[in-house]
Amino acid sequence: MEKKRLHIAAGIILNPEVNAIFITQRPAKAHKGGFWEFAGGKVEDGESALEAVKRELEEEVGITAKTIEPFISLAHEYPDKALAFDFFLVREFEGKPFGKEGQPGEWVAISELANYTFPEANDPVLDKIREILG
Ligand SMILES: Nc1nc2c([nH]c(=O)n2[C@@H]2O[C@H](COP(=O)(O)OP(=O)(O)OP(=O)(O)O)[C@@H](O)[C@H]2O)c(=O)[nH]1
Ligand SMILES: [Mg+2]
Repeated sequence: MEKKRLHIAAGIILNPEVNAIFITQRPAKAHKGGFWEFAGGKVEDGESALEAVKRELEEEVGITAKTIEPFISLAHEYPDKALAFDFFLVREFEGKPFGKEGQPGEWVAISELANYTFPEANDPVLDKIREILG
């Protein structure tokens, strides 16, 4: 069977001090359930990655992103799907992020990120966060 190929856009939500990131936990039954993630999801037809991440941030964590910049793009093959990711840094936003779909969400210090388990696709993202912001 052909693997599903999906384009995903996700946001790395920074606090004003630039020393913590708001992350959420994926629902138990979802793909990579129980893992922590950067809020985001599939880029829909006719949408840019930037438009998608803004929409997903509203839907999943209830914030309106104001200052966003591209951070890292990468491809990752899971056994069941091939994903192309665009991760963005979200430096300024309106609202207070929370798990709007009922999922746990937390502000985590960059120095504490290693204590949270992310899907393996996120390894290069976490490395770059520590390198540039840590
Ligand atoms: N939002 C987000 N997704 C991630 C991250 N890392 C990672 O591997 N993913 C994967 O990217 C895919 C897209 O996430 P999504 O939020 O659209 O997933 P979903 O459960 O709604 O989609 P599905 O119904 O097709 O499983 C998922 O397979 C998820 O496991 C991340 O940091 N943020
Ligand atoms: Mg999602």
